[in-house]
Amino acid sequence: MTLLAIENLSKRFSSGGREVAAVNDVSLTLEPGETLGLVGASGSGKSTLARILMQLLPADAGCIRFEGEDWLTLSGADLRRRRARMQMVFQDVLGAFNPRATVASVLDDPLRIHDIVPKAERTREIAALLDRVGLPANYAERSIREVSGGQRQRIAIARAIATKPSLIVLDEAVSALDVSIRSKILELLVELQEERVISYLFVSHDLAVLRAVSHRIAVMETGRLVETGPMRQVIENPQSSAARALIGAVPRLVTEPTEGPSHDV
Ligand SMILES: Nc1ncnc2c1ncn2[C@@H]1O[C@H](COP(=O)(O)OP(=O)(O)OP(=O)(O)O)[C@@H](O)[C@H]1O
Repeated sequence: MTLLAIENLSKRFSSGGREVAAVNDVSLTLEPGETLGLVGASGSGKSTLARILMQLLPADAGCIRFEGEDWLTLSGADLRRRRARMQMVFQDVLGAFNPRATVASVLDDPLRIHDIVPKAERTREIAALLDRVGLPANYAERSIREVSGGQRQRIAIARAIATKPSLIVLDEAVSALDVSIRSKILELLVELQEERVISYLFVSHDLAVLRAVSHRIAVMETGRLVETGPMRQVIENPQSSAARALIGAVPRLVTEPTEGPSHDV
């Protein structure tokens, strides 16, 4: 069964007397265990789409089916229960968390709110989550401000997987990291996907990042989806001028062998 189906989604903003069609009649699907790379120039509407999906922003029109349910009409207890299945990792983890919070409390929140494990087992579960993302258990006592950018992103991933989601939306989640740290985080994400059958909607302006993890790529330009296809096809034989421009912005993208994720969906 298709995990996520976005149908004819639209969102307009008006600012300073100007109307912007931030997301304009966008439809796309995501299968279980699949990574869809959502790429586009700055302002093309990627974050707006991700924010509507996470219900951080209401849509003007369109519908989203997630795990067979009409996602945008869920509310109250139904939404709270279902929310555990869709998580998000942001670029700016410090902005998303209280910087004075300890790593333990950042990981405890989703376990408590979604009642994932009984209270007596939470410390052990937090240690297991830290271990799974490659951090020692004693990091639990540190404040989120005291860890490096790469470690913070690992903690954000641990928090996202804590609720056993079927979908994680990653919004420029590795963009701020050094190249070597970035590739380790991408490896971790691919491992977790294979282990737990998680789908990723991976939002980035950087096709080099998306090439490493995506099964398919969707290209946005000024609010519209202008091209969707298998990762290799879009990179080696782009059909839209927007895709060609993004490929042209990454030197060696086409000449280097195209790797992509190790598993098929
Ligand atoms: N809250 C808002 N109020 C007014 N306009 C907005 C708002 N949020 C986004 N926009 C506009 O909507 C359009 C899409 O923005 P969005 O942030 O979704 O693009 P993006 O592709 O994620 O860009 P970036 O990669 O720079 O984050 C832009 O023209 C932006 O200026």
